Amino acid sequence: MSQKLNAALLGASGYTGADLMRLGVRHPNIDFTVLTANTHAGKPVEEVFPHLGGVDLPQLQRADDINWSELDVVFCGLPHATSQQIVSEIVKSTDRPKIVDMSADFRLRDPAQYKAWYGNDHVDPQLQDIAAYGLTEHNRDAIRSKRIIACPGCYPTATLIALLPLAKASLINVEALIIDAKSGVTGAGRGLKQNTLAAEAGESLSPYAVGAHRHTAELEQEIGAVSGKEIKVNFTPHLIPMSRGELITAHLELESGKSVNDLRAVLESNYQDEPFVRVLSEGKMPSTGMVRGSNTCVINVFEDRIPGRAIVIAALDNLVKGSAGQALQNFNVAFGIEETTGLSQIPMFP
Ligand SMILES: NC(=O)C1=CN([C@@H]2O[C@H](COP(=O)(O)OP(=O)(O)OC[C@H]3O[C@@H](n4cnc5c(N)ncnc54)[C@H](OP(=O)(O)O)[C@@H]3O)[C@@H](O)[C@H]2O)C=CC1
Ligand SMILES: CC(=O)N[C@@H](CCC(=O)OP(=O)(O)O)C(=O)O
Repeated sequence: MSQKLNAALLGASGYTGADLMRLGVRHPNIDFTVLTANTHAGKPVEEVFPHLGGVDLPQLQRADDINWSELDVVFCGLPHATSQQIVSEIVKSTDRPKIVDMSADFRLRDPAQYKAWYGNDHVDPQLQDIAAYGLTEHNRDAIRSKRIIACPGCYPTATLIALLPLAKASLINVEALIIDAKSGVTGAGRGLKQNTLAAEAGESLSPYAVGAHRHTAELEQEIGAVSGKEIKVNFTPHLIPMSRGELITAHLELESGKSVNDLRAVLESNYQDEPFVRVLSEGKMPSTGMVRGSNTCVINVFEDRIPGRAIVIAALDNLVKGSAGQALQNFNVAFGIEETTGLSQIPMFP
């Protein structure tokens, strides 16, 4: 495709919005004509994000008077609950733009599950029928055909890339999954929160939402779907004093007669042609430092000393593969654009 598509980015003054502009502004098929914000509406982007100074972008505006039918794509980096209201309005007003949503509003297919985990009734549960779960490597057909693409949460992106092939191949006991996860503070968004202040998050590693994190529902939905079982996952996230990056450690029980070599073989064969998933060679440790600023997810599989068990570790950048990068990857798939377009950055080091 050579033409530019008319794009809006809602929530452009947030962290995912910032990275979507950083990556999208050099994408040959994206023209950002509308950028929205809430408290920052009316400001030039440069005033909110000095690192985007000198880049040709429209001023931040409220989402009030947008002609949705002039747009080809709407990227959405809004808080959950806010996102569903505006997406419902867009879908009712026109059948034109595709919507690539980074919030949690269209990830859970069952409205009762949505209410149970997020606390509010979904304003338009019918929209689930036109939404695809946007884990790119595992759902391209739906991403191509559906109107709304619900990008997965950052933790589920890493966890599902690592575990879905193993669950599909019946190599692991999906009823005994233990996931330990760690994220940099940008995962919590740009709004002021006490626990992400440098004085409180710095020099401290803290678990949160223990036994109750919302991403548990996505993991149970997606791993349950490929294994045909209703499962319960043990998932514990931690906040780490760094800006971006995320790492998950999955403690696994092998199915009888299966080995770590079987796990490695399945991960390698699943991902050998994937541009953004790297299964590392034996013994190499995944780390957030290996993927910083890139759309890559790195994985490796390790023996556990305990017979019949294995450990799988995956790392990604929460603002790229965990949100804005995956959103762009999904946009490419949805519009039939070469999937790596705009996403070929090498990770930053150090
Ligand atoms: N951060 C991450 O690593 C990830 C985030 N996500 C999800 O992506 C979405 C965006 O996250 P993130 O960028 O971190 O969030 P931020 O808090 O950094 O940004 C939120 C954006 O939404 C705008 N906004 C907030 N409230 C309203 C409202 N009531 N009406 C209109 N606009 C509003 C803000 O505007 P203003 O600044 O002007 O107030 C800002 O532009 C969230 O749903 C988040 O859960 C998903 C994966 C990873
Ligand atoms: C460190 C931190 O707070 N991370 C966020 C996850 C970011 C994300 O993926 O958020 P959504 O599912 O809300 O889109 C959290 O745990 O809620």
